Amino acid sequence: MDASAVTVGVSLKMYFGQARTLDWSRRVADLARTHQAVTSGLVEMFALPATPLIPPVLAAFAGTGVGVGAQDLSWADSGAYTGETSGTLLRELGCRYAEVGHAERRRLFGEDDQVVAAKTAAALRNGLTPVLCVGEPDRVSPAEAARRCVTELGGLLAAADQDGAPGRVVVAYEPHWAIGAPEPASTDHIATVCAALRERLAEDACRAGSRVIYGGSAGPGLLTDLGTEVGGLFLGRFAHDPDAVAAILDEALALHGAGARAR
Ligand SMILES: O=C[C@H](O)COP(=O)(O)O
Repeated sequence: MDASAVTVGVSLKMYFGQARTLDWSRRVADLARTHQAVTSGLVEMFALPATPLIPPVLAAFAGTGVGVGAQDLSWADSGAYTGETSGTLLRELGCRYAEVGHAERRRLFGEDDQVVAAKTAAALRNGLTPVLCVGEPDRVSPAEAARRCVTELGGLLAAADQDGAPGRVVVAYEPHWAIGAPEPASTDHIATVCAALRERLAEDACRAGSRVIYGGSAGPGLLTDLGTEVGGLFLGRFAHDPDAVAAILDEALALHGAGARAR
């Protein structure tokens, strides 16, 4: 089980080519080697590069404690699935995480709840921590968003529950409307939904150690604003500058360094 207090993950999506991915990875790896938030084990960190760059990114982060994962995986473990990447192979490569159900995969690539649930189960049965994205598509009240997201999470975990695939999950609460936006959702909105998701996870004994983090235009300053209302952040554009990652690690240390635990 993970013993950290905060989780900070970054998806590079499809923004960078090879050179910039490796430069970013080396700079963030240098940061992780020296920043007390990471060296003390306070922060669980992971990076999700484009799939073909997973091996060199794994090499860049070797020995830093930063986990590497994929932005997607197949629901199947082997066979005639052209173009897919299995959780079995990701695990063999050394990945520790696999993102599933991002809003972009739903909107642009037609993934539905059934596919996302099957991918979640595939990650868990291969020993990968799913970074399980949930979020409401449209702006609704915090209470309504919480209700929808809890229902969504339950459905996405159902296949893994049926398979008897235990293991922690990192739930990334990402309201679709806040992704790629100028600003994140309001702190009240984030806190309400994350609290409801934590309660839902707590009902599931086989998901002990799970964490709820927030993504959607998150960047420096947000962790401080949210305090212990979230278990961390899932970053996109606003982590492209490694200095921004450093600033967020500073915030995690300031918030939790005295021994307080996030939720
Ligand atoms: O995967 C990360 C999220 O979709 C957030 O991306 P963004 O911060 O660029 O909106």
